[in-house]
Amino acid sequence: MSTTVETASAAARTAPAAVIVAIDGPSGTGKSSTSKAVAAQLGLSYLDTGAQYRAITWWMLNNGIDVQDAMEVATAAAKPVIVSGTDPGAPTITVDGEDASGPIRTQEVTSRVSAVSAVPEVRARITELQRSIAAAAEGGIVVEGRDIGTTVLPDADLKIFLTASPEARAARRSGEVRGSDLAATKEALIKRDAADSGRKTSPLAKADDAVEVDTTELTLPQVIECVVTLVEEKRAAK
Ligand SMILES: Nc1ncnc2c1ncn2[C@@H]1O[C@H](COP(=O)(O)OP(=O)(O)OP(=O)(O)O)[C@@H](O)[C@H]1O
Ligand SMILES: Nc1ccn([C@@H]2O[C@H](COP(=O)(O)O)[C@@H](O)[C@H]2O)c(=O)n1
Repeated sequence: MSTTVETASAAARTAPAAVIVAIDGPSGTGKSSTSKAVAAQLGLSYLDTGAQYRAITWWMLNNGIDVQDAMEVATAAAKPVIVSGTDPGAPTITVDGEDASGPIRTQEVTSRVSAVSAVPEVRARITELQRSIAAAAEGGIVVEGRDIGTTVLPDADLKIFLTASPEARAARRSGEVRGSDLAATKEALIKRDAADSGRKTSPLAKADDAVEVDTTELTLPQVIECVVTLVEEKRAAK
């Protein structure tokens, strides 16, 4: 046997198995914070699918598309080039080569993204992109969103569905912006979840085989530890 083959098989024996993890849940449940930390700790790639829906929404708004007009949105859906960087330590997102990481977090994008993400042509395009990114992540990946376990990656090795009370989620979000109105934040969050859960095409939903973790009374480090343990168990069993 050649040295190269021996080295490759030794590496295969010691490298942890590639694992695909889907983390879904309503807004403010801790998906991004948890997914990034878990991926970084376990050496996995990370994909924020919400950022992709925000990016296409931002492009629509910048290009004069009426985002309430589903036909107009559907016709434009194939146009923007969206590229996601999957390093959990420094995730990136560009649209037509331009860094979109800041602008996609504005209130305007947040209030319009549910209308754009409900359009089937948008979902088909972004779902294809997400599957290709997951397939290219050789060491494994944590993908977070609303329909990852149900639609995008139904064969994921591990599916987690994070929840938390609306009060806890609103308090977390309000804590990010000084002087923000807690009641208004809670109302906006409930409205966005209702739109995301109520759409016809791949709504926000828990997959039947997902593990539900209620984070209301848990600190972020506790949630991360819980998910890391679940991933390690899956990896060991592969
Ligand atoms: N268990 C927790 N306890 C306290 N704060 C938390 C917890 N989990 C997350 N947070 C905080 O709540 C805020 C929202 O978290 P995060 O962005 O991870 O949620 P999300 O589910 O990805 O939200 P969205 O879907 O709206 O993007 C962040 O400020 C984060 O630090
Ligand atoms: N898999 C997903 C992920 C997100 N969306 C839509 O994007 C919005 C923004 O998501 P954030 O996680 O960045 O808050 C979300 O409200 C959904 O409308 C989706 O449809 N599917």
